[in-house]
Amino acid sequence: MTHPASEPNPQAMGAAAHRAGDATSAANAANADARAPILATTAVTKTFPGVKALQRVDFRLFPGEIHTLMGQNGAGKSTLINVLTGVVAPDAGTIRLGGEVVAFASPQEAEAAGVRTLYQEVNLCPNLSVAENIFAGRQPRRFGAIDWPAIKRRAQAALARLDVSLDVTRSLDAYPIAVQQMVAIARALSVDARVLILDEPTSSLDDGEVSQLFKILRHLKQSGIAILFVTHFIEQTYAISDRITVMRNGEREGEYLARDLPADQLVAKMVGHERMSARLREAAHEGHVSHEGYESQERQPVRQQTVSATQATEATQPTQPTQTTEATPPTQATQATQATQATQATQATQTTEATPPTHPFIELQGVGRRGTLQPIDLDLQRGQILGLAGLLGSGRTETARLLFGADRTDSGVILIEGRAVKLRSPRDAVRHGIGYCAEDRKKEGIVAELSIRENILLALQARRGWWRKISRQRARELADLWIERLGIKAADAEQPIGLLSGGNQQKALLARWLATDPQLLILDEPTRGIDVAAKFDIMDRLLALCANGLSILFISSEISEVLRVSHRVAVLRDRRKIAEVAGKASNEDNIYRLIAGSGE
Ligand SMILES: Nc1ncnc2c1ncn2[C@@H]1O[C@H](COP(=O)(O)OP(=O)(O)OP(=O)(O)O)[C@@H](O)[C@H]1O
Repeated sequence: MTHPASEPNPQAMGAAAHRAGDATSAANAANADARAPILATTAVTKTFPGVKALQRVDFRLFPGEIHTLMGQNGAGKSTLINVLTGVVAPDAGTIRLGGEVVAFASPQEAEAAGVRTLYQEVNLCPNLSVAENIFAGRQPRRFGAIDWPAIKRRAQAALARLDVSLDVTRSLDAYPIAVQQMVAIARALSVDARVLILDEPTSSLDDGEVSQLFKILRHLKQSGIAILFVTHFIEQTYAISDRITVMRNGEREGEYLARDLPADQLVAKMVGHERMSARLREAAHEGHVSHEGYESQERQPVRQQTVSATQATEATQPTQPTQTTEATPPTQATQATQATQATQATQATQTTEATPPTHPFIELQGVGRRGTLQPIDLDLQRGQILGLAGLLGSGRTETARLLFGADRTDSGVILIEGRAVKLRSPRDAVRHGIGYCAEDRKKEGIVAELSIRENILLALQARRGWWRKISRQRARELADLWIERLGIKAADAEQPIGLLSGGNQQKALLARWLATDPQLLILDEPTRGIDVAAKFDIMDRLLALCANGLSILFISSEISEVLRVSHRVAVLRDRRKIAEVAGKASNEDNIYRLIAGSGE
């Protein structure tokens, strides 16, 4: 996510991390060590079968500070939060709240003690009113009956505390997700909260909404509330944090004042110096690590960077000539050839950005669906990434769903390799070599009760037909291959996928589609929840696949990310395509102008 203009320049992160207006609270945070932490753990340990999720973790959170928990996928961040909030019990170690040893048996107990948590997905009732949501389960009563005027008044007051004014009698789902989040915060704070924990609260918010949330958090910390924040966005970490705790492999790597920890060092600590890829190390060394971890100061798109032969070899994966062939590990010889091809192709892209595309894999001509998407022309070239930029609700996901046959079109023609086709269902799309990594991994992606292996093999098996079962041994080999390739942190391929950390589930979803050796991969927010180093790695792998002919439709609400990876960018607004940009025109300012309707 790009950073709101009003926030500090992330390139100057570290020493200049604090805004002038925050000087007092920064000083407070720096002096915090002299005070007692409001919430602390000592040697907290939690083991799941085969995984040491937390190993003797010491953690401290001070009143009136914003403290960010950082770490790669599977590092133990959510587990630490779950331990702090009574969701899981630690195997060993102590938790103290306000100096007293506590052992919360449930989140309700933690809440009653003033430790309030806001999860990634807003956990409210969409069909109840805002006021009912804020007071659900603890409505003020008068003479035994629910006191509605009081509920309304107190809900308004709770929101006013956050500088939000809403019609509290309207149902929650009448408001956008960002507002719903404010309501969730108001609910969390409507009882005495001493600690507010936010687990990746910004992943569905746009820049303006992030700014608004941060304003509220700063306001809350001034009132002495301790805030624990979890995010993968480095830029946001520096915009909001006084203190950072870095987790690595279930251990606390260290605790730092944000202003003393430059971003490149933060990434090195998360990843472990020894495990940093060559490019990440270089970017970190040169101080170019930004919120995606690998951005050069000139915002050079990845597509314009040259992939070295070694990097391409690492990143390249096999593409087989026919769709039905399963992905197998490449031989050294094929790897070398692919590496050369990848290098050549990437270098070619660098110098021939303006070269007209030669071979579309798929073309949409006037394709639309009433009420969902205005007729759109779009083509995806072989070996290219087409980015879709637009705000939430602009038609990005709708376009993806039409391309994948998840929704039926009611106008226009779809051509694959020049021949008109009908994509009536996802099954049709898969048959034509199209894969779709959906935005909402819980609803449309993972099947929580199935194993990681079964989840990875799902699309491939569906394409082969369920009657032609992939042998168990082959399935294991393939699953192990993809687990290793994408660095999925799991004890075993047979674990239920629901037990993986969020970022690792996302990687498994990507593996599901890569295992089908697709011709076109639709990626809807593919890096949401994925840590900075893994993002870097995944994008490299996708680029190498593109060099071998894969087409990608890349959707992300982070415009900077779309720009970095895409050869061309189609801009959507109000469910129609309003522009397509490439080359010099594809810069962030221009795209924001187009989205805002002032650049056409
Ligand atoms: N209930 C569980 N059963 C088994 N393993 C679990 C369970 N919960 C977490 N784990 C494992 O513990 C490790 C730490 O997971 P955790 O969710 O705390 O990581 P995280 O740092 O929050 O990752 P992410 O950034 O991907 O959300 C992971 O290997 C995960 O698979």
